[in-house]
Amino acid sequence: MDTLSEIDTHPNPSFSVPPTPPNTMETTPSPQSLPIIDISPFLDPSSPPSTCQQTAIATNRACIDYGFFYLTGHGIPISKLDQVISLARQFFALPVAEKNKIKRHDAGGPEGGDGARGYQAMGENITLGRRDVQEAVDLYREWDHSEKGVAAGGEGTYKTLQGPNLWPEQPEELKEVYLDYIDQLMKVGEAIVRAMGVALNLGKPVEGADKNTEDEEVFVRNTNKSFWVMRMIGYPKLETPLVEGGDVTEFSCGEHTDYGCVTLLLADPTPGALQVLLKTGKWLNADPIPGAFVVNIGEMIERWTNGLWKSTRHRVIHRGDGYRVSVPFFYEPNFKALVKPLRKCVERTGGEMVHEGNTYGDHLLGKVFNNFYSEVID
Ligand SMILES: O=C(O)CCC(=O)C(=O)O
Ligand SMILES: [Fe+2]
Repeated sequence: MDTLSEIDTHPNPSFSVPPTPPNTMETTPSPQSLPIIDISPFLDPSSPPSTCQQTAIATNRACIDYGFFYLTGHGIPISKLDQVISLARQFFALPVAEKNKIKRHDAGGPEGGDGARGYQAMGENITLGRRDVQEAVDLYREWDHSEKGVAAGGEGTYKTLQGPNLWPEQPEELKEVYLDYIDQLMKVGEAIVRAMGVALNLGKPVEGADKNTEDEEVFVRNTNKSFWVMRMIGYPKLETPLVEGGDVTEFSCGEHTDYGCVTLLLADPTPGALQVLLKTGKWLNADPIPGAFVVNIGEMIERWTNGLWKSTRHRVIHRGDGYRVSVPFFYEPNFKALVKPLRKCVERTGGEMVHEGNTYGDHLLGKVFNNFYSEVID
């Protein structure tokens, strides 16, 4: 199924932020669905340019119209995807004491936490001042790209994000399977940002290019040491009674945009949980398609493109059956990548820069503080 033909007639993107609709359960009726992008031409160096071009055109359309799409042709077998979900599910089913062996602790403290990596119990993650009804484990690229600073607590304490990953001890095979999966995802992430550079028509790679060269490989060069994040999330079913026509007051994951480059979401088959905000102001259920990822662009791509492509708001409301598990992988810029609007995109969007630019690392640190150190509105 490919819905691109249906949306080709959409008017040009508006550069205004869509109004935030009230937190009601109103979603857009089926059968509208996100477009499907086959990334295989960008994973196979022998693909003819015409097939790459088709993928690039479809990517541009999807990023303008939705900021979200389903990704096929990535080459990761379904058996591997099932294993990744199943291992996360097994972890969340363990006793709390076992899960707390890899608990996230604040940076700089005597427990050796780095404020970001590790297990977060139910309600620890905060979005828009509300506690999300979820538990999660966060893994990041190891801090391997520059000197580690000494945290205030001295030896054995870590600055924010600079500690080692805290891998679950149970299930035993989780670490090995996930490391292999991350290697595979890095290749897929690279293929997506390569397609995006072509989709934006940034021009053929320039000889002797460096990280600041704004040709079609600019995203590839600035993600070649991607400071990726892998998140295993467990969502119990929301239990608060729903009032007919009333506001939604409890979220599995509150409304947000992703803060990085591209997100590759793998989720179990539970329908009706992930919702994407359309330009019309309606919510669309982005139900899983077996074997496909749900991909969305993050704030760094929005900034690079000067708002030509928007980072779309989304949320999770899980009122279906069972305990939902998802494992998003965030393919991010390098920690030190300077992310500022590309000149060509600035020209195409009226000449004014939406941001003066800063490093992805600085942007990320701001988000980590927001997630875990912010106040909860009771
Ligand atoms: O679990 C999901 O479906 C989406 C989670 C999400 O949006 C996120 O972690 O950023
Ligand atoms: Fe998200």
